[in-house]
Amino acid sequence: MAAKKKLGKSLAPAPTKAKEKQEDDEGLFSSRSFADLGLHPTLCAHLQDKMGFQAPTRIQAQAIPVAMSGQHLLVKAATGTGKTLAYLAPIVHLLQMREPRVERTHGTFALVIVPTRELCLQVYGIAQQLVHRFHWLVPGYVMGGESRSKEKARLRKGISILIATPGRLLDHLQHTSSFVYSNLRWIVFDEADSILELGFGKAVEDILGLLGSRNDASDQNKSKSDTLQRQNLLLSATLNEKVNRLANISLKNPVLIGLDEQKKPSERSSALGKKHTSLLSDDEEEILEKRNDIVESAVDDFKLPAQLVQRYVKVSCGSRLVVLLTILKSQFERQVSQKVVVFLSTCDSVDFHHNVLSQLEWSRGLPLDTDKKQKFLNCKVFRLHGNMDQDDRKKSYLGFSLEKSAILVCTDVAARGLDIPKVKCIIQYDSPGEASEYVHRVGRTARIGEKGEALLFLQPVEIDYLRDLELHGVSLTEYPFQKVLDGFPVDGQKPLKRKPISLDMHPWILSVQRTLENYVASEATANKLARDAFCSWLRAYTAHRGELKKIFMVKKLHLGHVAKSFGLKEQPSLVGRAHQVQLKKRKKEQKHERPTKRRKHPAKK
Ligand SMILES: Nc1ncnc2c1ncn2[C@@H]1O[C@H](COP(=O)(O)OP(=O)(O)OP(=O)(O)O)[C@@H](O)[C@H]1O
Repeated sequence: MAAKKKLGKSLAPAPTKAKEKQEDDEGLFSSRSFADLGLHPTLCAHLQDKMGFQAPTRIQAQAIPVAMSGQHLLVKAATGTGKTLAYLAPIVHLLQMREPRVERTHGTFALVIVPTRELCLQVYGIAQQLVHRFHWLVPGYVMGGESRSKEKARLRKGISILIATPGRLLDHLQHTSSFVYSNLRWIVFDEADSILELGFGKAVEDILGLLGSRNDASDQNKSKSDTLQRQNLLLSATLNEKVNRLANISLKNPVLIGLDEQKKPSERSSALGKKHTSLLSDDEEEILEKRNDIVESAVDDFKLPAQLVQRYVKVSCGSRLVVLLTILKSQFERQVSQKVVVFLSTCDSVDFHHNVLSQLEWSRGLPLDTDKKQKFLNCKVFRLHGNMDQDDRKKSYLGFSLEKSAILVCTDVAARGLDIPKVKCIIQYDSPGEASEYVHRVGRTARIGEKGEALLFLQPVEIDYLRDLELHGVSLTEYPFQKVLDGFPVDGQKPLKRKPISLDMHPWILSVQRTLENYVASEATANKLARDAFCSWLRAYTAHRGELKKIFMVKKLHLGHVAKSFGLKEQPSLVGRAHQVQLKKRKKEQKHERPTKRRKHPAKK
């Protein structure tokens, strides 16, 4: 149950106990209206009439009054429950009321820091909609991949609500002298844990330092009036121990929403690592201790949309790609209009699978190898990953968003925060690693109460991953793939007349694999992509961290079968040679490291 730990002075009337109880039982939406929360009537009318939001979600009903009261805020709420509006609506409300009226020359009042470029554009889009009736408020964005000089020009003119990715923001803070942030009132970390997971921790510390918004001794620029003015907000569907550090240095007496109140402090503390108190003065210790205690409670079960159907499919390594193609084919044949997102582990792998899914041809009816060919999958296929250039990234993201029926093949760059309408199914073809990433990937469907399905591919040797997910309260049932397979005609026979055939010997699987291998062997581009994807996939597989290394073990893989899953008839010799070279190198190094008589002599400088 989402818990409201402490509510500050709210502009809205306090809800009665009965009303609160009713809300807990109701699920996604609150029984209160936007006006009840204290938002300006013009903003309420815009939310209802133009954006189609009839009532606030529960998380919005909890967070908006607190955000308007000026207190720091830490929010943990399931994916797709409307966290963006929970922080943007109060910011717009308070800014439009400000006297004297906000002008562009006043610079930036609100800063929203997000982990990815797509999320940056998305939040900017929502901010644009919200200020529609308040033309004097100007939203804007700065992010990696965009022209710095154009951004500088926009910052010089003045941006009241600035959405930014951390690296580019730091760059402007350090080098754009015309960037005015002396009136900064809010700093929001959307997907706070991801910002840190992606390695932006140092950038974030520098940003907070430069903005004078750190609680600790290293904050040189802070004055008393700054501290009173500033309000920081941290939000995510998953909060982890890294957020603890960020909360420590950026939040002061935060109000906590959506954290598990039931757990005892002793239970919580085992979930987290050490506390980062060294930078704080003695009189701040007490506050921090309380805060740590609370932040720790964030590390418990993850919150997933209740209506999401979660399943896994157990597939031997060599048959993986054929099974993926078969499932997609079956889905699009059953329902022509739908959107599916397929998550993969690397950029090269995305490029290869995008090529296969969009280009592979086959012959309708069996045998599969006749001359009349047509596309194996009859739908548009988009791709999205971090190595694409910015224009292509934008085109893909917008293209997939606007389509009624399409597949998006992507890396985790699309896992966080993206709100793409009508995504029906999430397929995690490569496992996500950390359970928190699982939660965010599947969170791209079943948003704001809609139905959604998620399917996780696992090899038999990886099946223990299910236990890892269960530790976080995530449980999956098995997907009936055999049933899907039996639905396809084989040698003209109708499914019901046939006896069930095992997966690896199934004529359908064998035929599609043959078609795939012929395609990869005959198309030079596909062949190159397959080889590159094979190498990068293996590298990613070895990069699993901590406990996951025991589940995803490279030495348990049959590399010939891995190659098969990329449509390659053999394991690429290039990789074999590279491995040999590396192995030799490692042996040589080990030999040198062994203490020998010769090493007793001083080393050459
Ligand atoms: N009160 C509301 N009524 C109806 N729809 C809403 C409401 N608030 C937000 N939405 C819609 O719900 C969807 C999800 O919102 P949002 O992206 O803010 O979720 P989120 O909680 O931030 O998700 P994630 O954790 O994945 O980032 C969006 O399409 C948004 O327009």
